[in-house]
Amino acid sequence: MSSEVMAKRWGKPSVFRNDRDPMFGSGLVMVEGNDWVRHRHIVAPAFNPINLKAMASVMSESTNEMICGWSNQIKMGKPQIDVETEIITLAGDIIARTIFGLKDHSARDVFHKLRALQMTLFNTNRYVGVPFGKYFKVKKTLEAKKLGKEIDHLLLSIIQARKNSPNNKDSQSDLLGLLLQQNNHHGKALTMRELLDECKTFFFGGHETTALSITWTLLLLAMHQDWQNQLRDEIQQVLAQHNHVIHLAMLSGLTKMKWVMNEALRLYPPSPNVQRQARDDIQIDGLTVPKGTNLWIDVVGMHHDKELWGEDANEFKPERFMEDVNGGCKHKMGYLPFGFGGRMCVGRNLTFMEYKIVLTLLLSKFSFKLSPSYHHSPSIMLSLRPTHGLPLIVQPL
Ligand code: HEM
Repeated sequence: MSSEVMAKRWGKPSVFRNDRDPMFGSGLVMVEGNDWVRHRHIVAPAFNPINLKAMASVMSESTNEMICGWSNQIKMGKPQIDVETEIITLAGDIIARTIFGLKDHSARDVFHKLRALQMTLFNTNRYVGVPFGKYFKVKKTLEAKKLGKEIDHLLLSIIQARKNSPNNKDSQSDLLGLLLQQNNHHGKALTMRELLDECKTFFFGGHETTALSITWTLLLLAMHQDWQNQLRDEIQQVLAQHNHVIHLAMLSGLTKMKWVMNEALRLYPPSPNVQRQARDDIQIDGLTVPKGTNLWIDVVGMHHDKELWGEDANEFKPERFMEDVNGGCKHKMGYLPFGFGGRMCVGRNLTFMEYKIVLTLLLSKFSFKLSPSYHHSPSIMLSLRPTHGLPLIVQPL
């Protein structure tokens, strides 16, 4: 079945589209039908591993800057680090640099405003989908609109500057450059507004989820020193085979790290649910899902279901992924950290690369232990995150 037909059968619930408009606008996550097909054709090639290759050095540079900061802090006798905050800031820097190619921290302003927008939109009990619900929380709704406009303004000036200097030699090696290039060759190019919304979607979708996958992994490794050591050994071996240079071929040799990543994404999926809306009456196993029905797929629940995973469903066992990319799950749709079908996450190659680079550098420098002040309380604020951060005791090797 063509992607065009598939896109028509299942869509994204409109109730979220309205609610999340200040954050994603008409970006790929939200668009529908033939518009989605057009956006996806333009956006997807930018995330091809060959195109992402050039971003490895940016990721290593930003991570090394963070490592320097941690080393200084440890030298001053403060080995406890709130790893969640640090990794989210790092991922924000990395995504700003991979989208816009910016070498400095000038996109941090966008980053801070996006975080504020997220707090405004998801930190309170709201009335999503309730008719006139936005009038019950007028102050929050207006605040979100204002922040959305400020972010648009900042992004617009960055994109305009890039459009006006297309010969910039770095412009082919960042996401915006690749997007503009692809857009120029497409019969139905994205408008300025749509380009802006794509950047906003990459910015938000691209930093928080990746950061959380690394954060939850560090928690799991701090609790499972055996796996921390196994990964460190693997990193040393693979780096030695590649003259201690981090590049795509080197990263693909990190097999155990891939199992650990899959297992962390199973236990703590940063996107804890996936939504769909039936565009037509759809038949599934003799059951009719009426047109307009919203489906809310509880990914966290599915990933912990003992009927699908066995009695050890709640245990950290990366070896489940040794021989099966689905981790031995009894149902082929039971493991969905990146969603499914044509709308599956477009940025997952970028995440794989960033995850492996950051962990390679961190595990080569430090060991991690859980701090006694850590309080385990995962909560959902659009993403699945540790409510009280992740304080770890970090020691140089
Ligand atoms: C651990 C990291 C990530 C996780 C867990 C994740 C998860 C997801 C999920 C669950 C979806 C919805 C899929 C569906 O509805 O079936 C999605 C879609 C999407 N993600 Fe990601 N994502 C990650 C990283 C990224 C990155 C790095 C980017 C971009 C820089 C990105 C951009 C997008 C976009 C644009 C879509 C919409 C795709 C479409 O509707 O066609 N994501 N992601």
